[in-house]
Amino acid sequence: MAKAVAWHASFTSYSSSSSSSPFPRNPIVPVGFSLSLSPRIHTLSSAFPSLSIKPKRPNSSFEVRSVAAPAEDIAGFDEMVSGTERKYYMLGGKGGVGKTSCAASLAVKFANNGHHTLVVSTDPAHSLSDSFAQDLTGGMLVPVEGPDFPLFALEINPDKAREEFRDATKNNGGTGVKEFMDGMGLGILVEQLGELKLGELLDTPPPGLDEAIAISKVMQFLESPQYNMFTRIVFDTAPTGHTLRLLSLPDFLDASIGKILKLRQKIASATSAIKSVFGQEETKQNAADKLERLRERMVKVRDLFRDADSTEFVIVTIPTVMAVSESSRLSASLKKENVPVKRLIVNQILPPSASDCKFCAVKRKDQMRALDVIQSDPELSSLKLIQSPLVDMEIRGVPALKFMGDIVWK
Ligand SMILES: Nc1ncnc2c1ncn2[C@@H]1O[C@H](COP(=O)(O)OP(=O)(O)OP(=O)(O)O)[C@@H](O)[C@H]1O
Repeated sequence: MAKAVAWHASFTSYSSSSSSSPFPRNPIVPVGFSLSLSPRIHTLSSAFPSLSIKPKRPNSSFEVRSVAAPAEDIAGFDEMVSGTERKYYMLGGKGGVGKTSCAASLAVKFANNGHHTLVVSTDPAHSLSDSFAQDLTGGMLVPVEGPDFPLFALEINPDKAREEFRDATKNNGGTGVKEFMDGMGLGILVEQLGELKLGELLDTPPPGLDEAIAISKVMQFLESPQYNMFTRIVFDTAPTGHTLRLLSLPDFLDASIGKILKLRQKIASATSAIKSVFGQEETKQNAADKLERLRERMVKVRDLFRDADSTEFVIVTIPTVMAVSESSRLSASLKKENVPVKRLIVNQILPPSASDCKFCAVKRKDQMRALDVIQSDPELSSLKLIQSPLVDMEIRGVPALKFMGDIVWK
């Protein structure tokens, strides 16, 4: 179990020359803040020479003076960053615990360590744009400026992805077949065939289908050669419920699409004889082909989720008994789905209270109790525990994410 490290970081002043809109179109808001750290670090007796990072952009008025603890192998970052084979990191957990901040800070750290990195949000309630203080909307890859190596971000828009699938099937699931079959008095078959229209499946999607389509869209990106350069891909997933459905959905989709295709096959072969007489080409086949492609992609997604060599799910939580209990259930579910889990981040830990703040002392005692629960939890105690301190300002913009990454991902 990693030694507890607690930092007390206070941002002495924070001003940003932001434009009127919350997300200026220019790649990054020059963030003006200076950071003075007075670390109360349990495991270090003396501060370390402060590092000052020269601002990348001459007009940005920030200077970050941070005192870095020696590179203790707390998160096992050396293992995470080593090698040029592509690796995927999915961060998930209860709502509001800091998933996006941890995912974005990990992506910045990978990029600053030489990896072409893509950070993807599959959470319909995206907050990557907030975290990077940059407009990342639109469902396409957006370059993030600031890190040493290319870092791109993508906020997947499940509704948009779903629209694309629905339009594709509507065009191919044309009514040509329906009129023809009606004309042959085989309307009943069309009803059955009609019930299997992919569009309807998407109209009332089972929970998590959005996520699966979103991830399959990411696979689309990643399969195309122009994105081969990414060697680290970080997923900022939705809160626990969505994520669990997402992880179990490829199986569901594989099975259900498999059934749909089998049924279509039966109906199609029953009617192909008639059509061959009338020379009607099979328009339904295109929809079936799309279903087959979706099914194949889901199988790839499922295999990706379970590949211990290239994928890892990092659970993010906060030090409360409720959040720890939910994390334990999430860990058990991930294990059931054979999804590799090795690390647990406990975020927003209060530093020991220097003043006689009674509230702080009680709160921290409560947090320590939650940490004890982790130690005794059969699911969580085997994970590498990463403790992330509560800093007293929001983590927004690349400099702040770099600061958080230097504390958490060591
Ligand atoms: N260690 C920390 N210290 C201080 N603030 C933090 C820390 N971690 C996260 N925050 C802040 O907490 C808020 C929520 O963080 P974040 O959006 O990363 O959580 P999330 O789990 O992704 O939330 P959601 O479930 O809503 O997507 C943000 O304002 C973020 O800046």
